Amino acid sequence: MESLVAAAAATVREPWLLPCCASSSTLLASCFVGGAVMLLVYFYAPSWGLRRVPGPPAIPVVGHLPLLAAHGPDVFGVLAKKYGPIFRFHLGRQPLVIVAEAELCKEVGIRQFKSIANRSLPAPIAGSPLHQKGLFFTRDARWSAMRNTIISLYQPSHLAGLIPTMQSCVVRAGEVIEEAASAASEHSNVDFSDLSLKLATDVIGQAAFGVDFGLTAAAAATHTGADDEAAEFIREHVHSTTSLKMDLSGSLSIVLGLIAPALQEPARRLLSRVPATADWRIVRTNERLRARVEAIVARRERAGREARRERRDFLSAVLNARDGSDNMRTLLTPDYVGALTYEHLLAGSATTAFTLSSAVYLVAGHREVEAKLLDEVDRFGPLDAVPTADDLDHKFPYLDQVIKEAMRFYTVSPLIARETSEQVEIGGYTLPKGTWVWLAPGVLARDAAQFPEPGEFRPERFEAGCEEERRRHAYAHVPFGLGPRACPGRRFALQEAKLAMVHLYRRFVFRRSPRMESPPELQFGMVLSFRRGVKLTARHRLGRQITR
Ligand code: HEM
Repeated sequence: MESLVAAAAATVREPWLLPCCASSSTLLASCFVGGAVMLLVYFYAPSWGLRRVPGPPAIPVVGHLPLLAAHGPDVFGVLAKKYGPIFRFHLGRQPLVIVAEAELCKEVGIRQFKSIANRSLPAPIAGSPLHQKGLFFTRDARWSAMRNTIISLYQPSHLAGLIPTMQSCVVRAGEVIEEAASAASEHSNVDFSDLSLKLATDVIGQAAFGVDFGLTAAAAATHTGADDEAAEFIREHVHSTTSLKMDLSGSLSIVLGLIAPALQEPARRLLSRVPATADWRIVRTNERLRARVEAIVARRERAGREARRERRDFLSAVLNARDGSDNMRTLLTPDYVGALTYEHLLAGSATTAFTLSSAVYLVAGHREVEAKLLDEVDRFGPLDAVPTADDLDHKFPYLDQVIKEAMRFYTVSPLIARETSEQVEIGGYTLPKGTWVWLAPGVLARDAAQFPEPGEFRPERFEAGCEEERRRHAYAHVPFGLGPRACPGRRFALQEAKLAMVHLYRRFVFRRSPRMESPPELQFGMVLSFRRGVKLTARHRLGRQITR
């Protein structure tokens, strides 16, 4: 056997060395065995260094992808119960080390940050430069230089100035609900997750690009809505984002990337030339999207520094920062500026929309929570007084608890990807350089030791200083991640969700529509979403009409 393997290996390495007298059947057998050995080595090499980390047996080639496709991210909670807080999960050929305990997450995200500072690059992102050049996937020195440059744009003083922009989008979303609430009961249904996504996308359009996408306006039919270019941009963005699939339902090159990464790029190049394949569509869409973003950047560059100073959007601010020094100009080339700006749509719209719609869905099913929330928003003041950023921080403590609990109940990013840049020790296991270490905030959120009766929606568990809060580990609730790589958009998202909920609950209450399944079915792409949307009915609160 050993000599066969050696012969096969030699055949593959240096076929001309074979004795010319070898019979063709020996040659065939050698090639076959050599091929099989090489395949085995290819598929098992990444797991070898992690063989001591416990985990369920993996199916050759696809690993545990079928489990993920069948059960979604709930599977990680089940596996954590069986294998402990650190276990192996095979995303096709690629093994992940899942970390599902608060103290260990702190170890990975904070204490050993220097050795685990980057994110692993999942197959769906591998073919798109636009996705790779944002903050999320850049690495090492480039990441820290970019993050240090843009972090001031996420600071409270900058965000406070975005309140009028956010509020104008919220008011338009309110008009859509107003129409539903005024309609005969059979028409009072609102697809709330769809509306939340339009709202969050419009907010990002203004805050990141300084462009009104007009999606909520079109839904309210009060304005002409998005112009053709903006509408096309959003369509391309939605197509590009929904093609990013982590299970086996993506394009052929993405599926190959999951099971045999070496084949992904050649397959993508080949299939991108074959019209009507999923890869052809994705490559074309991503190319168009990239060109569109770069055109927006170029237009804003041409507008000049003075014109940009007048604007509050992220793109203008980044271009102004870039003009400050030669180093910045080298760092922030137009492709990186475009990717950083586009990243807002990717990282900040579906996540914020999901958070808003899950909070309203959960409140709609819990009258005692709704009563406390209405009491708090009513005490704020006259109906059309708009809260400032400071008001949102200090005058709505119960709303704060509701949002935290909604984010625990439905964790929009149940997994957070990281990768080791050198050998590390985590939880008693040695993890070699290049290991994909993924944190599992979705599992932490359902840990009964940290959140008693985790299946109950109970915002009071987040009341400042309460017994449960005091006993809880400081990193048990990390929906925005942790450490230097934590989400910079946290305040942005919370400001928007709170502003929307204050506006809506001062005017309406919501009930779960009988047209919606219960419990709601979730699906997992890059983040969690409601498979069939959140359907609610809206009712005016007594004597209160919307003010425009
Ligand atoms: C409810 C809404 C949101 C949730 C739940 C969320 C969650 C997350 C999580 C879990 C991470 C990874 C953190 C880590 O690795 O420790 C992250 C990263 C990131 N988020 Fe958010 N996010 C939200 C909204 C936003 C918004 C509105 C923006 C932009 C305006 C944004 C921009 C980013 C960026 C740029 C990163 C990458 C940071 C880096 O690698 O340095 N996110 N987010």
